[in-house]
Amino acid sequence: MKHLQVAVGIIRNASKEIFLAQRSASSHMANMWEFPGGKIEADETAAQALNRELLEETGIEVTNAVPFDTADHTYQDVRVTLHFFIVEGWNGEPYGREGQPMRWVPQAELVADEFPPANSPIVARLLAE
Ligand SMILES: Nc1nc2c([nH]c(=O)n2[C@@H]2O[C@H](COP(=O)(O)OP(=O)(O)OP(=O)(O)O)[C@@H](O)[C@H]2O)c(=O)[nH]1
Ligand SMILES: [Mg+2]
Repeated sequence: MKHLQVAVGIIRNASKEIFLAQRSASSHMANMWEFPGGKIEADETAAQALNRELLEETGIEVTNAVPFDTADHTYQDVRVTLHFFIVEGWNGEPYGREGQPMRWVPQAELVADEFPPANSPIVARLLAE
């Protein structure tokens, strides 16, 4: 089975709100809400992939990202290892640069069921903070 390494950004502002984007109708885990990010290329570190993906997907230049956790999950068709970062410094204002819907959600109001199943432990940890 294919095994993807994925860099994911939990973009958090000074009001403790987190930036979420909606996955497209045609993607894996279609229409679910996610933390922006994407596949780590062979020649990249997780942090490098994070910076590239957040620029591509949200338009921001990351200036401060701290590793938070990893999560391993096997879906029907693919295995993923997600490398989560807390992003609290950036230049610009994040938006859905690929046209995807986005919203800011208070950290305490995240709902695990809105995310792909791999995110459950991470959302639980954010809710417990
Ligand atoms: N970005 C992101 N991907 C996640 C999350 N949770 C989760 O299971 N994934 C899974 O991680 C995998 C890779 O993420 P992705 O689809 O964003 O990768 P990408 O941006 O490189 O996609 P692309 O192939 O369209 O360029 C997908 O199978 C996706 O379902 C999450 O919170 N954020
Ligand atoms: Mg992506």
